Amino acid sequence: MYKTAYLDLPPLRGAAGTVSLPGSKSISNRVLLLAGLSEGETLVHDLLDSDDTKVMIAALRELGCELHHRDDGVLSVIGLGGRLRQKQAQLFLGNAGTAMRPLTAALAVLAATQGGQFELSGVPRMHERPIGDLVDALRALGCPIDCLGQEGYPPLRLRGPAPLSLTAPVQVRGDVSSQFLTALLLALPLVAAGGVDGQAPRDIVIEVTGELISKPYVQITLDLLARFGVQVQRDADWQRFVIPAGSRYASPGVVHVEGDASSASYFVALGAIAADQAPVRIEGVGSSSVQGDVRFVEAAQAMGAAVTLGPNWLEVRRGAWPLRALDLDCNHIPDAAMTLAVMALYADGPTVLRNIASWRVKETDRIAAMATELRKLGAEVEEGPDWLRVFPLQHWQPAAIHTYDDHRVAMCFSLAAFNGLVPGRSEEAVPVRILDPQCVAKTFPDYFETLFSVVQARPQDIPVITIDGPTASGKGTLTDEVARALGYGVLDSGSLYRVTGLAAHRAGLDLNDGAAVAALVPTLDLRFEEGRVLLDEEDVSNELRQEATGLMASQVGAHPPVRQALHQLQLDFRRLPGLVADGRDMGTAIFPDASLKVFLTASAATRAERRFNQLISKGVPAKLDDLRADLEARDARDKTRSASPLQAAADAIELDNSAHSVEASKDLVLGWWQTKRPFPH
Ligand SMILES: Nc1ncnc2c1ncn2[C@@H]1O[C@H](COP(=O)(O)OP(=O)(O)O)[C@@H](O)[C@H]1O
Ligand SMILES: Nc1ccn([C@H]2C[C@H](O)[C@@H](COP(=O)(O)OP(=O)(O)O)O2)c(=O)n1
Repeated sequence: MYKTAYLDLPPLRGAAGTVSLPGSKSISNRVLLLAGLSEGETLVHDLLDSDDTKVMIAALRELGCELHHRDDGVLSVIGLGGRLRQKQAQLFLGNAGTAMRPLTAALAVLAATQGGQFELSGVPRMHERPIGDLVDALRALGCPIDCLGQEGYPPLRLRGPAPLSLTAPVQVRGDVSSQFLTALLLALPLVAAGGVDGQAPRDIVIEVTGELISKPYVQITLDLLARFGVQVQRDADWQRFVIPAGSRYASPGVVHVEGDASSASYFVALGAIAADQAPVRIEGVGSSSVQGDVRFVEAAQAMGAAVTLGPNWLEVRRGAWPLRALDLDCNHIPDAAMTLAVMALYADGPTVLRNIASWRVKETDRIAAMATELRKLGAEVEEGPDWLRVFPLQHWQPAAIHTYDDHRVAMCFSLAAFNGLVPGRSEEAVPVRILDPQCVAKTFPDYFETLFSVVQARPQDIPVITIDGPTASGKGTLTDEVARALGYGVLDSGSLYRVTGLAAHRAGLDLNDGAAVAALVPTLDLRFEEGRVLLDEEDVSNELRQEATGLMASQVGAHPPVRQALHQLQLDFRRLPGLVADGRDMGTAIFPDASLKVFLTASAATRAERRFNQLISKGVPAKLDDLRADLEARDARDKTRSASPLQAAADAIELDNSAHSVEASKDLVLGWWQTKRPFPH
């Protein structure tokens, strides 16, 4: 996951390959709650690992359920069997509506029937998301509920015991959020079973007032209840639901969670926009999915996507291009429809998304958020209380997209990075900045990594920062820090020269024989893994850092054929989303087109002292005078060799960090970087 302040997406030009989707959030949290309320053990396969499922798991643990992650990735849940083990708890539920609503219903009923007191709270945005309709329904049933802040909003206190009146149907509004109905459907089997409060089993009738929105999500609830032994009857127009007397949660033993169909929408759109050669294959959802958002596929097809469907996979290619404009009632795909708003930028006319009022009460006011951020890209957008009209965009602007702590805003705006595919815009393509990219943790922590694994960019569009300079000036340290702040990859080019020197030495070659050493390079079996270097599968990272190896590196690096042999290997590090490259000739020879070049220096005395401290702290014996003599000799060789000598590129910014901390140097470089980027400050 990118834990950076922002993530810059370079212009992207194509897509192909296979993605496996993380588990569905809606199914994961429903399954967790049902397993938590059931008797005995449920083994949950392919559960989504995200913020929203983490809060549900933590809440269930607080309530006395036993949950543990097995080594094979399966989650074992041993449920309460409908009996409260903890009668008091304070549960923090983040911004997870799929945890707040059903837990409110279940705990209100459990507190009323078995006694107890529970407080449910979340992040500030959660306290702005209405829950009054559910609270009203539960209060009418007899559950004592206090709204601890504003009436009708979390945080809530649920109290008991209290007598429930179950003779009249339970009434709930269905026209704001279907999650209130889902919450009652998931919770009320607790009372249909009878017994817990000394009452006989009875039918529980739930009546929906107002037109029920988002029916497919309610269908998921009904399907999962059936998997857990509760067969709810519903009438044809989704207004009346009956949980039959005697219904009891029964664990099915094993549950497999489908891939997240809403998450699939980004990759379906990706295929429609950018898969003009080979398809994007999406594994985890398909024609047999129970999630309503698979119907996003139909909307994408209407816009031109060419889709092949299997039972649990999809393959998507570009069909019509530009995409075809759409006028659609999105009530059945509220979450996935946000993706259509960005696809609309690539369409042949204005696209209208209707019946999306529920967007206003999600993680953020999504209608306002989408309109604001689309406009930053340069788009013309009109909005109404429950609709959005987006016009196609020709003149794209580089924009820093605010994501409102809303995972879906972050994910769908990544599709704006394909603006170079708009006819006539190839050379004017602009990057897109996604602010706070880690908000995707809510449902898809590895979203951007997954995206990068199936998209292509032109190498020249992938930004590079070069950091060259003499030994022990702090290049490696600064490179790692800058790369971490930007989410970029790292090229420690010195390690390539070091490993070449080491391998040549081990092979008994004369290090002064440039041709022989260069011939060795293509035969090297090298792997780079999280900062480690493997030579013939042996981790040689520690040996590489020794001063003796540094000298070998300097020696072999003086030969033009060796430098030539390592050239392409270094270029191959230029991968999405960007690169910070550290060495001697990164800015002069390898990446002459780098957008920012830093030449890092420090006095010889400072550098010798840094190296000394570095070695001593690792328990390696060292002498300051010897180190200084060695580093000056190495600098001299690196500077005076004929091939790519150590020197600042003409357009490099020199930074003498003798008196700067690592943090201060990093901030300076990041400040320069901002001035090189096209985004508004
Ligand atoms: N700006 C700095 N101030 C103080 N110490 C630094 C600074 N930059 C790096 N160092 C320290 O100096 C040592 C050498 O840094 P390193 O990044 O390995 O240099 P290089 O890659 O240029 O050889 C490390 O122990 C590092 O922590
Ligand atoms: N791009 C590069 C990187 C390193 N070299 C050579 C010259 C250097 O003295 C050695 C070791 O480089 P490295 O960056 O690992 O060394 P320091 O960490 O700065 O001591 O390799 C090079 O010639 N070109």
